[in-house]
This record gives sequence, structure tokens and C-alpha cells, in this order.
Amino acid sequence: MAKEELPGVLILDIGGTQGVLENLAALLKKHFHLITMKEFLENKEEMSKKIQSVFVFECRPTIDRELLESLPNLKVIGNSGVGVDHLDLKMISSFGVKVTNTPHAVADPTADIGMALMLASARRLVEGCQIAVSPDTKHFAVDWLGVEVTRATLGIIGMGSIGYKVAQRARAFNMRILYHNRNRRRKEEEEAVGAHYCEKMEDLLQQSDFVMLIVNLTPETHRLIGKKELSLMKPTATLINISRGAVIDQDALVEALQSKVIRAAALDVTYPEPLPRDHPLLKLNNIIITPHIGTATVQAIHMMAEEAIANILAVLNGQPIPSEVFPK
Ligand SMILES: O=C(O)[C@H](O)CO
Repeated sequence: MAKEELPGVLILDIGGTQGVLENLAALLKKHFHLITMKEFLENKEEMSKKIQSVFVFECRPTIDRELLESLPNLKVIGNSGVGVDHLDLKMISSFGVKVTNTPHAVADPTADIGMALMLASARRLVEGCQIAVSPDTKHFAVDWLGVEVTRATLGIIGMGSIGYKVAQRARAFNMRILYHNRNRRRKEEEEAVGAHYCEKMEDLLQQSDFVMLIVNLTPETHRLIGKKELSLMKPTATLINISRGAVIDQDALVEALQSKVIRAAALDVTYPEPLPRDHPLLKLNNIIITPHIGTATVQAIHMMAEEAIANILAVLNGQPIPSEVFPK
């Protein structure tokens, strides 16, 4: 089919290296007439009529009313990633436009990052790397002992598909697994990973050696973990966040880490991202911060794009939509 006959997709803010861009573009071009933001802005009148879908890569770019008003034939926004907190779902839906996401592609790589952060923080891996390359060669491992993950208690807050994948992995470390979630998992699912349900989040916080946050960011989970919750945790416990930065009250976390209310934290997400270079979290030595890399793998980027494309095509062809996100 000629490029012009394919449905138009506007590609929003593809960052990264040329290689990533080219691979994604090639994938999208199989199904769509690909229109970049630059092309759209240069020839708005002609392009706006062609665009039936928007492909959002990375969770950062947002879609404002002005853009929606300029796309009369837009039917769907295909988000590449599971979190849609950067999109105003109600406003988008008022334009009759659907939103989709990619929960399947993100689950394994994000669970891996959760495990990686837990292990790295437990065994003080980043400090170890710094010591290994420092000019001072007189170091004694006994001066910076870590803690063990094996047989420790892991509390998972948010037991969706990523949470469940974390539980599967944690089972291989013989961890005791607690979880708190809006809905309790089926008995067979709990038994398969040996997870125990805590109806009250407080119980999980009090008992866990590692607390991992894997909830969506919603008004209900905004600053879910603050001063009170941190004070319920064990002084030997570690907080890991692979969801969204705003799930934690960062000022309260700074205080808790400075005064050793908890042992350590490991964050793949913060607010804002990146943190300003003078942020107090960056000055602490009992924290590890990675720059939102839960899905930053060659495989995940490809799978997320495929999942997003399948969603977009389903909307355009009037077929059942694999992963639609609805405004609450
Ligand atoms: O929401 C997600 O899937 C990840 O955070 C990637 O942005």
C-alpha cells in the first residue's frame, strides 16, 4: 500500500539514539504513514487531517487540549508503557479519543529492575563499585556490610502484573512475601508464589525488610508513603520504588533516610525526573537512584511498540481493543 493510503500516526517525542528511533520508525511504517512532530508543525493543515492516531513513546510527553483541537480525525492515543498518569484521560475522552497502554510488554523488565534495585541496595553495590575504583586501596568490606535478601520478608504494595512477576522472582530467593492490593489475588495465584495478603498496608510496613512500591499513580496513591508510613517501617528496612515518584512524599523520605528511620531507599522514579542536581536526596549515601529505566531494554522497547501498534490498529479497525485505559 502506498504510504499516503496508510492511516496517519503522529509520533510524539521519540528521544534516544538514532538506532532506537530508526527501529521504532521501521516498525511503525509497516502499518502507518508516519508523521513526526516536525512534519506536522511544518504542514499543519494537510497533516492534521491525515492523523488518526498518536504514538506516545516514553511517559514524559503530554498531550494538551491545543493538540487535540488541531487533530479532527484523531481516534486513539497509543501509549507505549503502562503508566498513563502523564495523560489527562478525562479531557482526552471528551474529544471521543481512546487511550491504550502496554501492560504485557513492561511486566518482566520492570520486575527485573525492582529485583536489581533490591539486591543492589541490600549488598551496597554502588558503594562497592565506587570503592573498587577509588584511589584509596585500603578498604575493608567489614566497614560497609550489606544485608541479605534470601529469607528476608518482601512487602509488595500493588500486586498487578509487575507485582506478581516480582513475587515469582522473590520466591526463588526464598523470601517471605507479603502483599497489599486493592483486590486480593485468587487463592491459587497466592499459593503459586507463596504470597500472603495484608488487608492493612500498615501490617505489611511493620513486618517487611524490603517494601516495594508498584502501584499506578492516581489521586489515591499520590504520597501514599509519607512520614507516618515510613515511621511504621523497621529501622533495618529498605524502600524500593519502581512505580512513580509522587507515590512517595520525598521530603519525608529525605528526613527518614537522614535520621535512619529506615535503612535505605532505592528509587527508579522520582519527582521531578531528573532531580535538580542540588536535591537533598542526591546527597545521601543510603540511597540508590536510577533514571526511570524499568523498561529501558532493547526487547521491551520493541515489545511495547508492537503492543501499542496492535492496540491502535484494533481501534482503527473497530476490533476488540487489547488494552484500553478508561478515565476514572
Ligand atoms: O509506565 C511504564 O510502563 C514505564 O514507567 C515506562 O515509562
